[in-house]
Amino acid sequence: MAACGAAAAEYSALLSLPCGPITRRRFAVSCRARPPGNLSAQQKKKRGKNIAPKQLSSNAKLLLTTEENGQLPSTSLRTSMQPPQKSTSSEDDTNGAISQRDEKIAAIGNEQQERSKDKHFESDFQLEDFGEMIQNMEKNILLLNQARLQAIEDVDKILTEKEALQKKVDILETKLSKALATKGNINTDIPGDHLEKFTKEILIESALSGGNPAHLCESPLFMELTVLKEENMLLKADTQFLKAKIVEFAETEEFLFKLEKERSLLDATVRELEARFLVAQTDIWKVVPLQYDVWMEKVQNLQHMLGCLKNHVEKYAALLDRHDDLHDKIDELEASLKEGKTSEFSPYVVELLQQKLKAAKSRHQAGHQETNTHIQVYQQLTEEFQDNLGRLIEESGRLEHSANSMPSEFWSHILLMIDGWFLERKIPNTDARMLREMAWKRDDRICEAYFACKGAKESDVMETFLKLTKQVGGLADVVTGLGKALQTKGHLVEIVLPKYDCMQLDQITNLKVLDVVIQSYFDGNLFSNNVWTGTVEGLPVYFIEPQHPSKFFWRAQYYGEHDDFKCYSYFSRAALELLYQSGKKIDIIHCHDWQTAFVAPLYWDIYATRGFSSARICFTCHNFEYQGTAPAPDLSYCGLDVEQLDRPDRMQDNAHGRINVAKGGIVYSNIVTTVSPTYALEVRSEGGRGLQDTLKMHSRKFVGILNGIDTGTWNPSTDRFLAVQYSATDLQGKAANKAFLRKQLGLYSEDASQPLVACITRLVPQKGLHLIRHAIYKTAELEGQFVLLGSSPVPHIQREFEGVADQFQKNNNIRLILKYDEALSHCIYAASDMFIIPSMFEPCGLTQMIAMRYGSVPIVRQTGGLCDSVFDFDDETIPVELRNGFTFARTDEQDLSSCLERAFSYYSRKPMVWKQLVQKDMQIDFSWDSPASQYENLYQSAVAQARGAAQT
Ligand SMILES: Nc1ncnc2c1ncn2[C@@H]1O[C@H](COP(=O)(O)OP(=O)(O)O)[C@@H](O)[C@H]1O
Repeated sequence: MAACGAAAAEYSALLSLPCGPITRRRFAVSCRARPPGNLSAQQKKKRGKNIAPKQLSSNAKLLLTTEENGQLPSTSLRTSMQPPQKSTSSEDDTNGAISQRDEKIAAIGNEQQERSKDKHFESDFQLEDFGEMIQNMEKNILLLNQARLQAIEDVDKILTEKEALQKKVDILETKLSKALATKGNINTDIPGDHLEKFTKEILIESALSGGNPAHLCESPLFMELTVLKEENMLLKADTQFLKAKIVEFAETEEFLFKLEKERSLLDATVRELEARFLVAQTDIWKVVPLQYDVWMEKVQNLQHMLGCLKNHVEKYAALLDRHDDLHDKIDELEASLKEGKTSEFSPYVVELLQQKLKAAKSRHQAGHQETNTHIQVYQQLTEEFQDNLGRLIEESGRLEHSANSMPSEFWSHILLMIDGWFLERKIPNTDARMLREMAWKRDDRICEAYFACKGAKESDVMETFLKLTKQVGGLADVVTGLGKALQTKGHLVEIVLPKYDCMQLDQITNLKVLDVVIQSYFDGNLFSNNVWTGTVEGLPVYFIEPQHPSKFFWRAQYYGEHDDFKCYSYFSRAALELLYQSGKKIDIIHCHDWQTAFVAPLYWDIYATRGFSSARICFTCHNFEYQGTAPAPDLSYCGLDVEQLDRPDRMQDNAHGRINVAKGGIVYSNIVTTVSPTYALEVRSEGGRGLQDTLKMHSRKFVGILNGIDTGTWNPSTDRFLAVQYSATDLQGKAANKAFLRKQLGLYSEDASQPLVACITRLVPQKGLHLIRHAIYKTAELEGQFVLLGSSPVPHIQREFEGVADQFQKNNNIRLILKYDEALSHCIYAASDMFIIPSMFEPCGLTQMIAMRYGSVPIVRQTGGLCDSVFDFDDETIPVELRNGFTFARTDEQDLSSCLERAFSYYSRKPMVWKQLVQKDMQIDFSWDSPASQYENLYQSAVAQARGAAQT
């Protein structure tokens, strides 16, 4: 610590070089401050430039030698004339050296006297000589005295000059400090000039007083001046460095000021925005009851404000970056100050700089903190605002889609639009009629469809409207059919479904939302889900309504959205969460199709580890065409571990580097089923669509169970859609239904027994579109009648069949009804004599079973479930009692043609055989009873295994 104190004193001395007393203090410090080992290289360098006492004394000796030669050591004499009042401890040292010199001068006199004495004794001593000597001595003394007086005068003069110079230096120092404190302008040339001037003055003065300038150069004062000059040069360099630093600092300060100015401007804007926000937020809830246009304007305003806010947040973020730059700069400056680059500056300046830096730093830190707080507030406000806007938009959705709030002008516009499409032959009459009906009933879905595609081109608007006329396929039938059958067998069955916005709410009784919110995980966050309950055909159903910004299941259709993978991974996780939170001890969770296959890995990887492990998982794949693949990372949305599951033996797709959810269902379930035994065989080879190896590997838990049909719904003796109910023992009613449909569809026939061929299907390639088309032409050729009820989710297929429909518009025997119409489907099943299903592949197929139940003989291609339910009437390899229809194997038109010809032949040539066949078909048990028993067996053995495992 002592060394530090000494070092501080030395910095002070170096900076105050032009000041005399301080110079002496510097010497004192350099000489005695510390042992050489303690000196820094720089200090050693400096010390080398200083005059050490030893050198001083040797200089003094030289001067004295000169004095011997008659030269007056005026400088040394002047040195001894330092005013006593200015003496300090270091001065004492100097004075000590001076008094030594006085003693030596006295000693010279004595020596001369001694030498004179010796001379006198050594040679003959003459009195005159002695007298002369005394006279000379007196002269010398006189001269010496004169010289002394002259020297005293000179010294006084120099001292006055020095004092004047010192004053100037003091002024300069003050100026320098001021400059340092303000602009950093230091003029080091001023002391340098003064020193130069001072040196010149001494030389001139010395020359004038007859002194030798050469000797003067060797005098201690002159040398001291030289040292001062050198040090001044050093100071100059140091000052330049300091100057640069100060300029840098000034720039930084200026930058800081600018930032602060900018920030206060931003603050003002923020305050204004905050105020506008408050108004906007209050407005949000005021605008809901307003008319749509006014509302839209408000939303646009809010969105504009959101844009402004975002800009400001970005600006703030940029400001924060600049603050960080500034912080670095300040740190740099501070480091360079600490490093000692400026160690030779006055502590005053260093302290000043450090104080300024400290102030700048704390100002910067405060600014930084404030900016951060503002950004946080901004972000919070933005989120809040977005939430409100989201809710507002959602609310608007309801408002928009609320048919009751729409004025009559709106409905007139919709009706005219539908009529226009029909008259321009853009949509078939059947669709137009259905849409018109919906518009008359002020159906909410019409409003939703209209606003969903407002501003889109006409073809897209039409497509959206046409979707309203289509419904889902057979899966819903399976879930309710199996559920009801299991319920009848005494099991407690509950169904969990997404709450689709397009659900037919009139099919659900006691629909209500529960006063509870289930939180479920998705993509790193928890989202709330409303839970609705209701009964469908006597089955308890839970409907999950996600409160997610992506509006899952709020798309006016069941599936076929670009983000189906996300929608259903969300639903699977939420459904499991609902079961988990319900605290029930569940035996079986039965998942249908890839959309819910996420449940199997989620259950075993996440929920079973939480103690929710009583259940066993059954996965039924209704169609291996749809497997649910996506890029592997997408699996993590629902919380599954991608790294663990993206493996060939787990969920990695067998062909592409994607994730395959159906595969996950197979690997992670205890029971895997598909919808018919033949399809189960087919999918183990080609029909598996890449999953054949996985299915082979898991074949022990994989079975095919033929679906049943809901014989309650599909019962001709009770069917409320039919004109006349009938049964196998009373086929009169069937003929009545045929006559009624002909009338309804404008099919004319003089022959009541003219065969009527029907097809009710989704118009998709799987259903054998070319064969359906061929069957129409072939029927016409065979002079039969044909009715097609179907719709396609694929626009070009829909258009293609519309073309065919147009072609037969005036034909008495052919009708194509290109829409989804359940009521009509019942009538067609009842009215038809033959039912054609030429599918390319058919996992199970329900229509052949429904057709048989209604006495319509199936003509099917031998594939999948059709093989397990339709047996050819002429196939002698099959027991007669099982033979119930007509089948063909190939996918070409020829095979279909000959099959159709065979059927027509029996119908027209052997009416009694035909009647027996119809009656037999109507009596086949296609109920869910048998399939449900098979599922029951599977469930029971899985549960028994689980219990067994739990006991061991
Ligand atoms: N356009 C339609 N109108 C009314 N019902 C239809 C229509 N198309 C198909 N269906 C019904 O959909 C179900 C089809 O089930 P299924 O034969 O298994 O075929 P999918 O492959 O479509 O599930 C049947 O109940 C059938 O009556």
